Amino acid sequence: HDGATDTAKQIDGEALRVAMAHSLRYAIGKDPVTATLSDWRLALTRAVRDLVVDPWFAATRRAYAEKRKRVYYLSMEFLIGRLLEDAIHNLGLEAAAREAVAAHGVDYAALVDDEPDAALGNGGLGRLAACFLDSMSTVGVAAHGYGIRYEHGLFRQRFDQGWQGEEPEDWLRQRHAWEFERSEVAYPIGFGGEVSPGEGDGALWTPSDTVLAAAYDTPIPGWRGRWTNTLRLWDAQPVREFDLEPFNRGDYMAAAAPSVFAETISRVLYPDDTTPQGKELRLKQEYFFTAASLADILRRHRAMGLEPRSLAAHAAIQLNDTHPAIAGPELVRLLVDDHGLDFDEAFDVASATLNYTNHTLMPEALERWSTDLMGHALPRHMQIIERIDTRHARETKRPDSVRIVDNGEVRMGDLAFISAHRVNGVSALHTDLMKQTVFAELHALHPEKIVNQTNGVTPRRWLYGCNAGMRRLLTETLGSEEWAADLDRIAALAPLAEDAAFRERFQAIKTDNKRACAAWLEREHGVSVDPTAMFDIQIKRIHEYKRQLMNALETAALYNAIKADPSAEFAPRVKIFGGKAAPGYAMAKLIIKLINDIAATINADPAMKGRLAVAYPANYNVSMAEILIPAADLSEQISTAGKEASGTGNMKFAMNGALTVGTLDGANVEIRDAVGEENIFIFGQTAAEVLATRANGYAPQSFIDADPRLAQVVEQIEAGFFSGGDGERFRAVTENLRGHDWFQVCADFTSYYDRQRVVDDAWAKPEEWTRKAVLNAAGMGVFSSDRTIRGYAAEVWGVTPAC
Ligand SMILES: CCc1ccc([C@H](C)CC(=O)N[C@@H]2O[C@H](CO)[C@@H](O)[C@H](O)[C@H]2O)cc1
Repeated sequence: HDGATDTAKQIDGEALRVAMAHSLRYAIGKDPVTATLSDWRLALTRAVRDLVVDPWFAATRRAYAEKRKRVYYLSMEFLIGRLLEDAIHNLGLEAAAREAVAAHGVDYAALVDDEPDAALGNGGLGRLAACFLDSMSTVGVAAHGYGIRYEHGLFRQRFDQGWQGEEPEDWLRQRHAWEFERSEVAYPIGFGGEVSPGEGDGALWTPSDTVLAAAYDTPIPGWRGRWTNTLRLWDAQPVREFDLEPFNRGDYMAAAAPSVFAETISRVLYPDDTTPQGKELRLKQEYFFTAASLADILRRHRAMGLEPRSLAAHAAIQLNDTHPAIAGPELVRLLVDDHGLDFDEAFDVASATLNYTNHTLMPEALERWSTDLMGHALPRHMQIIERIDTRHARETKRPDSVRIVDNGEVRMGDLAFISAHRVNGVSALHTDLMKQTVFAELHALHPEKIVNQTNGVTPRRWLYGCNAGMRRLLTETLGSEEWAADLDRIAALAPLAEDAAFRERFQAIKTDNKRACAAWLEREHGVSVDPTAMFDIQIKRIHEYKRQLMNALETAALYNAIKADPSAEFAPRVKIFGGKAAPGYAMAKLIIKLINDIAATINADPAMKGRLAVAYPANYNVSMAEILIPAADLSEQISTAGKEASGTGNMKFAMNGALTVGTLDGANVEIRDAVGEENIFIFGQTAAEVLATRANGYAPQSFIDADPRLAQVVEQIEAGFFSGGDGERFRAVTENLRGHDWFQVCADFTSYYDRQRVVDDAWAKPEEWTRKAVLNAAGMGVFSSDRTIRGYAAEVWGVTPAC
């Protein structure tokens, strides 16, 4: 790609300084003398956005001119984080931006730090969608992201005496300078009401409530602006702004009711990332953005003079999990009721256009809506779902087989599978397990549908952007910055693992990043840590299957071991945790409190100085990950095998030269294959062994009895050793451990603890450690989301990237 047409207009620092001054004065309307830091940030954002518009229009015109098949990525979540610095990096404007900002007497780091995260997602699924947007623009897939413009993203986490508390997130308090309001693009979205028979297979649906879906567009520039796509987020607005009649009689609440009802739909992101609450509002959110997106897709298709029945040839729609699965029935409704196709042809068009990605095998995470709720909120769709079910039973000649509607529930996973052209898992192990478990019957009926697309992460944000030291070393070593758009080039580092001088530079970068991270921990969270110790990090949503509890138990056991024999050789460690629990997930919240109590005990013990420290900075989010990941020595990927569909943090850590301690779960298996088993610390049961242990009647107590280190820690917790003598506080945790322990923490503890001691020994040989770290980074080319998107393009969407 060297020398490919970088359409982004290159401007220098002086030109950008002038552009900033202009947008501050005329777009933000502020005089430099009174401008705040946020004003300057908005001014720079506008100046950079102005540079994105031309490449944006050029890509759109090319897509039309070259009649490119469009990709539409439908997701309830886009965990974007900050946008300004990412755009500056993609457009190659860092030097110019730093010069321009300094010329205005403003601190660049403070300006970048002032941007609120767009926290429009919970975790892995949402962040993957954001990485995919960056990669689709970088490889040149003509695509739109479609989602909801939540007024409030994922809650802010704060700790009160170590207990998680939640505060509303309000990223839109300040204007969001990246988006363009498209008030002319608005669609009425109906709910409830009645259905009366129509012509042929058609029907007339008369909704009882209607809201408007109004579009807001955010340009997504790819590397060097070679292609730029659109993220279109829908905002819910009332059809009728205001009800004058009740207002005139002084009933202001009634007057405002229409807008309150409407705006509630895009008010807030549901903070659950496994167990659906099954709330009607959530179903309305799912239908709201899905219906608006399909209306917009069909409008664009028809505006190109194309017939609705030819949709599959010109568009591929990706359903990001089951959350937009109502797309199947909705597309059939539009094609039958609005465009006059008969049911079977409409379903053929829909199932040739739609594709579905599954991100979890956790039974409780698979969405099922009661037929009452679905029939009440979406009566026409309930009819169509029944029809799809009947047709599938007829088509497969297996009337007794899988039913979408079963036992008063609509199983959205089965609906998505049956309505889709291709179904994919997100790692090789996960895709295999899908075929053996949740979709075994459907896989037998449709063996061609399931394909694997192992996840990836964008090297722009997760290496080039967050690790300036590595960026410089890679650019120098590989001769240009193009590795950021072609990560396979990073493999060239492998032979340099044998080069002492190169290792020294590589390690020096890690040390700098650790110092910066330690300074940030001190400044922002009042925790002081030793930057020369091993930074051992577990950051992800809190969930029992991710086993933060096992990490906490090992930490406490290490504490006991150091206390018992202070002369023993344990690697000095800083254990860093980060992650939010769904507000309604009591056990996850208890685990957070336990980690904070263990941290307080260890950090208060002078015997631990320089030996062991624990930090749990509150409000883990994308921007915090960008500080912690470059500073990591050890990446904790310790889920119960068979439970983590893929993981993506694991890839980001290895890309930044951290070694992994992990189970053979999700993409850890493929990371092991890529870096070599001697360069990763694998432990614990395999997915098959976990199932066997359960099948043979798992007795966690026997594992506690077999390992005195584990037994001691469990007894300490029960005695209130970490909780000021309050033995009751964690009773639910210890009782679960002794009596149930569904995620087999006790069964894997000994292997985990012993592997961590092997990690200690490896840490004691820094040259060998750094050699492994270089080989980890060198093996990460395949985990770029560019590779993942090229896989979807070839094997799912049938499109050819432009770049
Ligand atoms: C309806 C409640 C709900 C919300 C979100 C989800 C997501 C599917 C959970 C999620 O984020 N899954 C993660 O997806 C990542 C991207 O593929 C994977 O890397 C993680 O392994 C998987 O846990 C499930 C249920």
